[in-house]
Amino acid sequence: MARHVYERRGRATDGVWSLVVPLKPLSVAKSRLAAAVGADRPGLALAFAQDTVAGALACAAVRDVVVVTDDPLAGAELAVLGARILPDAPAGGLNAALAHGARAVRAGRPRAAVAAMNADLPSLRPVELLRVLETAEGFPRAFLADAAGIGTTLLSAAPETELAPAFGGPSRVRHSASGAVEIARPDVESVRRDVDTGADLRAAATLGLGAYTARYSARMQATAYTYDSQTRSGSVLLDDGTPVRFEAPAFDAGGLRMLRPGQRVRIETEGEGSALRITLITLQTF
Ligand SMILES: Nc1nc2c(ncn2[C@@H]2O[C@H](COP(=O)(O)OP(=O)(O)OP(=O)(O)O)[C@@H](O)[C@H]2O)c(=O)[nH]1
Ligand SMILES: C=C(OP(=O)(O)O)C(=O)O
Repeated sequence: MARHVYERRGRATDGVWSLVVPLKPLSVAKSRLAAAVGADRPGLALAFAQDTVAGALACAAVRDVVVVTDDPLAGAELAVLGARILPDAPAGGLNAALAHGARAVRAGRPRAAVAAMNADLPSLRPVELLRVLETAEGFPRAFLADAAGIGTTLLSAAPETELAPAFGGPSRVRHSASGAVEIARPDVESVRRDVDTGADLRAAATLGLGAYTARYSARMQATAYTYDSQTRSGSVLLDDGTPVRFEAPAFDAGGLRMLRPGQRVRIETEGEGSALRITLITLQTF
């Protein structure tokens, strides 16, 4: 799994675009991922948002990033990266949150170029976002379809143009019907690669995950090492080679009937370092 090396330069100042990134509270975010990642869903949702925001701030076309969220932990972590955090004051869903973010940007700079971008792009490459935004500069409003070709990952509005976001479900046709121009470039895959399901996460890992998501997903995977069917306990090897024991309750929580040494597994854990404890072990699901 390749990791991107971001050119970190703190808050971007030479770009022209203000990005508005919406993020639901982590406790409810990425609900469609639950089947693949279980209790790690909120942690992964945060890691996706961190890679999205870090990737955006490292893009030369980006001036600043505003994250619209009511989540305190995500707000604190994304502020550390250099994002401005705006509470989801309208509490009226995704499009209301985006319109609110765009208004806040233009309250400070009335002629700002604004783009809305989803928070679930863990493979985001700054150079690909640069291509998207450079293309967007040629149109009053433009959008990028998601990898599935159904939704939208980015919608832009030039100065003096309303963003008029219509995200949610099949938003590609909606944005097209609203007059926004579709950005059809073959070389911007990482900006289109949103992650809603376990299969999407595998596809993102193939493209290369950003550092936060790579670190988080490494903690979720291991290889079965020993297994005793009498006690339903055994051990796994973490990907750094560290062996960690698991007991019967963790095995039972995963719903497996048996385990073969060498099998790849997904684990859920508590604690860190020598206090690391496996709370669930199951077959790898992404
Ligand atoms: N601030 C804010 N962000 C939202 C809201 N609804 C969705 N989002 C964000 O908008 C983007 C796309 O949202 P969805 O596809 O609806 O939700 P998701 O969390 O990505 O995934 P699912 O729960 O599986 O639908 C994600 O970045 C969400 O966090 C909202 O009401 N307020
Ligand atoms: C909100 C959208 O994305 P998702 O695929 O996450 O529903 C959208 O594409 O408009």
